[in-house]
Amino acid sequence: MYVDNCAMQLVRNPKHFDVIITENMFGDILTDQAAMLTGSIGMLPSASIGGSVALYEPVHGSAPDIAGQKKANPIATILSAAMMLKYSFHMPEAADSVSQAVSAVLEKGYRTPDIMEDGKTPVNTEEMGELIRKHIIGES
Ligand SMILES: NC(=O)C1=CN([C@@H]2O[C@H](COP(=O)(O)OP(=O)(O)OC[C@H]3O[C@@H](n4cnc5c(N)ncnc54)[C@H](O)[C@@H]3O)[C@@H](O)[C@H]2O)C=CC1
Ligand SMILES: CC(C)CC(=O)C(=O)O
Repeated sequence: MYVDNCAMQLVRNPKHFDVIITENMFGDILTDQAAMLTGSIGMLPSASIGGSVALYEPVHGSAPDIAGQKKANPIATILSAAMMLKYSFHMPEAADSVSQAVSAVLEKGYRTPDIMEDGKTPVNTEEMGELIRKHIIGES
């Protein structure tokens, strides 16, 4: 499939896709587009795995437009660490506890600005991280 058609089909019928194999530049563009289909690029972890070395990072960049405003969603970074625990350190239970903490905090209605909806509780970057940390260590 050509990338222009892929960009259109991603919006028209995202469930048509499971794995997309592509080269670097088109993949970079399509992942940002796909991120918004899920709600926010601040929610998406990533892993680059191959050979003996793996790299785990959020899909997003340094978000300079919101630097210092405590608006950045830390969940993509936290879930990247969960992937590292699972795939590099072979600690699936630790990985699950991180992922479950993220789900639990979201289920309780806490939201950073990028995923805020009516009726939910707004929190900043630090507060979201702290809520997740407390859930992991059983303090909430
Ligand atoms: N994986 C990587 O290493 C990446 C690095 N970059 C680098 O980051 C810098 C900024 O690039 P941009 O094009 O601005 O992309 P970016 O991903 O940093 O930001 C794009 C948009 O998404 C928002 N955003 C990003 N992360 C967010 C988060 N955690 N919570 C809420 N909103 C978030 C930003 O506020 C901005 O509006 C550049 O130096 C670029 O090269 C960009 C993308 C990926
Ligand atoms: C320098 C950029 C191409 C980085 C980027 O957008 C990415 O890694 O997703």
